Amino acid sequence: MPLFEPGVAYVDISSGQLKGATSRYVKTFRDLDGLYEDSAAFSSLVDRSGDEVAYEVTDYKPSSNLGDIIIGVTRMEPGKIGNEYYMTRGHIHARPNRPEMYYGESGLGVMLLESPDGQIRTIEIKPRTMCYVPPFWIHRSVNVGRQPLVMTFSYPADSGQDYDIIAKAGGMRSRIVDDGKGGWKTVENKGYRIRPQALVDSIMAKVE
Ligand SMILES: O=P(O)(O)OC[C@H]1O[C@](O)(CO)[C@@H](O)[C@@H]1O
Ligand SMILES: [Fe+2]
Repeated sequence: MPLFEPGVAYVDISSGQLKGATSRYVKTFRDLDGLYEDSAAFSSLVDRSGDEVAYEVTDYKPSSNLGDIIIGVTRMEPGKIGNEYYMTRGHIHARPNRPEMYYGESGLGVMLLESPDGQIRTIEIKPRTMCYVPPFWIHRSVNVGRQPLVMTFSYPADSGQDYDIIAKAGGMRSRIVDDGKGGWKTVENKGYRIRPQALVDSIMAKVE
């Protein structure tokens, strides 16, 4: 096995970027079609600012080898579509038994987690909060604050991302919305379809 060189990168909180990243991707509002309940509010946002960046991921990926890790930074704009806070697409890892760690750098976020059988958990993430996303949980980050949400993350390099699991269920089971007092609350996603038990069993059996 050849030796890799140690790596270094810098978390620039004001830009919300990892300086020294090896890869970067952005999602514009236009890319997030179908995520939000209020489709009229979504369309009017896309008409006004569809090409603006909703969130950005910069990361350092030494390899995609088993046993290696990816480290990076996510930055998400603050705001709402209707009464629903801005969020990432969300995914389960393609190798679903891979976990993840998120660390709050600035702003106020919520990690919304859903198990394949439809249990929901939420973890509020403030600066210096370290959040453990266990294996097999679908996860999405939500910016519930008034400032950009910046989080550092790390996860196994061979995890991969599966976005279909959310799309096929009609979204995640809960939505994170304004509680009317400047905070947040979870509400039921009316379009959600619970996964058949056979599908849940097949996901839970994927251990490699
Ligand atoms: O993949 P999504 O749902 O667009 O969200 C991005 C986040 O998830 C990750 O892919 C990690 O699993 C990070 O790159 C980033 O924090
Ligand atoms: Fe992930």
